[in-house]
Amino acid sequence: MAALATHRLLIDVPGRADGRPLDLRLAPGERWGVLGPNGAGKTTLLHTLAGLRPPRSGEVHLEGRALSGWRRRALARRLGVVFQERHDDFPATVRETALIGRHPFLSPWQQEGPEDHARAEAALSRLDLSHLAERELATLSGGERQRVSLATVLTQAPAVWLADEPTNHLDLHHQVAVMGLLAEQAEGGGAVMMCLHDLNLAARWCSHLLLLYPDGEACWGPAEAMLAPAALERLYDQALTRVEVDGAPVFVPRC
Ligand SMILES: Nc1ncnc2c1ncn2[C@@H]1O[C@H](COP(=O)(O)OP(=O)(O)OP(=O)(O)O)[C@@H](O)[C@H]1O
Repeated sequence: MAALATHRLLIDVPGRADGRPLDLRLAPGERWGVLGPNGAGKTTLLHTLAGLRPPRSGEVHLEGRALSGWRRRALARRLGVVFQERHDDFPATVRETALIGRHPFLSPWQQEGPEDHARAEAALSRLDLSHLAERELATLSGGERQRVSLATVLTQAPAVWLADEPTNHLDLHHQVAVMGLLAEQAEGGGAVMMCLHDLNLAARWCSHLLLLYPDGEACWGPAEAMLAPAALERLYDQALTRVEVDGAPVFVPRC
């Protein structure tokens, strides 16, 4: 059974024609990348898949059941979202924020227990954040904040990860570390879908790709099949040179 599937899904991008309905099937173990230029609808798609935004038409199914058939808490246990930018105004430390990942597993007034704390500490350590555990979120750099978002979802440990530009603000080392973390989640039986602007991270780390065009057209499939220079040049309206490095394709913009 697919971890996440869409049936004739049309995302609702205001003022845009319907485009091609999406019939996607994300199996456990797969790492999907969503590629497209600014405004193509990547975030809208991710929010629609998470049930945070209604589709124009069609359905999203999580583990064979329509999202509308899931209770919110049950959904929050199975599906995790890494948002693109999040500026939470309420004061909280890094550790308190990571612990939010355990809230779907606790009853309304239940305190986090040792197991919840252990998961949060492990996630903070995995994201190189242990030394910042007591820091207020508002004092963090952009990349540190991004790693806290990832640590919170790692603490949640969902079966399906929806990550909107997970490498946003990250330095090179942490970009590779985060892609490794997402690959590990997939290897452990999770399904991962991530919006990416970096074609080369997508080419190196994704098993499947969905190309979203600004007019609503789309194509998807195994990554090797989707990494055709002509399709990518049309996607970004940008000339590209494809080279091979260590057997993997690398795309360089041509000026
Ligand atoms: N509430 C809204 N009202 C009007 N237009 C909207 C609204 N929300 C989104 N849009 C438009 O829908 C389009 C798709 O937005 P979306 O954020 O999904 O794009 P994206 O592919 O994630 O872009 P980016 O790469 O810049 O993050 C954009 O043109 C955006 O301006």
